Amino acid sequence: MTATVIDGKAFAARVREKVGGHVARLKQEHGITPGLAVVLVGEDPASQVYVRSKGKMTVEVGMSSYEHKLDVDTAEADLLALIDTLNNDPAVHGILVQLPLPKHMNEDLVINAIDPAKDVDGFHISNVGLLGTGQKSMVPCTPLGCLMMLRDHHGSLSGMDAVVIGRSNIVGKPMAQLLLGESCTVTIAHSRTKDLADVVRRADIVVAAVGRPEMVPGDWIKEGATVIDVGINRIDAPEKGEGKTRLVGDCHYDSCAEKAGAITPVPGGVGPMTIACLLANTVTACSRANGLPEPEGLTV
Ligand SMILES: NC(=O)C1=CN([C@@H]2O[C@H](COP(=O)(O)OP(=O)(O)OC[C@H]3O[C@@H](n4cnc5c(N)ncnc54)[C@H](OP(=O)(O)O)[C@@H]3O)[C@@H](O)[C@H]2O)C=CC1
Ligand SMILES: Nc1nc(=O)c2c([nH]1)NC[C@@H]1CN(c3ccc(C(=O)N[C@@H](CCC(=O)O)C(=O)O)cc3)C=[N+]21
Repeated sequence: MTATVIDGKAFAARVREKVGGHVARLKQEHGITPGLAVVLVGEDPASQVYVRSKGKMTVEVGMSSYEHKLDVDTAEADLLALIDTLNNDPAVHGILVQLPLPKHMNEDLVINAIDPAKDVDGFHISNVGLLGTGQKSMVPCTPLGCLMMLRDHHGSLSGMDAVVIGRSNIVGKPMAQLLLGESCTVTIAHSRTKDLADVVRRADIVVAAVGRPEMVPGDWIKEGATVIDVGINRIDAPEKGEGKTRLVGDCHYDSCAEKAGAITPVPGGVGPMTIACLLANTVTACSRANGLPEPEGLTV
């Protein structure tokens, strides 16, 4: 079987179009402009690129973008003070603190300082608890994007065997919660999993979120399974010239595409959907904050 390629880039463009429509309505009918604040501590080049593209897309859909770049040596107390200011700023409906933070900061403390209603990443413990108990919450952007693509491709996921490789708080665990909510039979695999190949071979849906370039070979994929590759790994690409690099996922694309029924590419798969879902969450947060009906089709 040759897999259908799930075009995350095109899907994300459609999500952003929907978001833009809701933003226009909020402005015209209610005089409200949704605002997203992104906080970056330090100067990691990859994070800077990511923050810039988020800012650009935020403005493109008609929202206000507030970027806060703090020095890598910033004291934790100063970051907490900024979060407090953003929590109390009525023009800001969403707050994202780019992770990872420098070593001298306590990530849990910082994330839990964000007003849960403005926590568009869905990482605050109260949002994690709401998601885990099936209550309305802010859903983490990357798993939300993955679920949107899965639902679009399959319709119902009920009864499917899903394997999530990776158990991080930002991707693996919330992804597993969402799939459980869709009535999949969910297995979460991680670095201590025995016989990962056998575990993955059972899966109708494989979500790989590991951070190891091309670690999942096609040989592990059940014929016709759907492969969602969350991994974003930059590797050397001497074939493109000296010092050049390229992005690859956690799955070996060519061999997995031969076995899978559907697959997301890297780049152009989950990544663009993550940013689109961040914008979607910001509109959702803005609507909720103003007691307005939630935009349809932008959350689960
Ligand atoms: N597309 C997007 O929008 C996003 C992409 N990413 C990408 O997704 C990937 C994962 O990110 P993140 O969840 O933050 O990463 P983490 O490093 O936080 O988690 C990685 C997980 O993979 C598991 N793991 C490590 N090695 C193995 C192995 N050999 N076999 C099985 N499991 C293993 C770890 O297990 P253990 O817990 O036992 O250590 C851990 O649970 C990265 O490539 C990242 O860049 C991340 C966020 C958004
Ligand atoms: N608080 C927080 N929330 C996050 O959601 C968060 C974070 N911190 N820290 C870093 C990771 C990583 N992440 C990506 C999102 C989109 C792309 C993306 O759009 N990638 C493009 C390629 C971009 C390129 O070419 O470099 C693609 O896959 O097509 C990548 C990575 C969000 N993260």
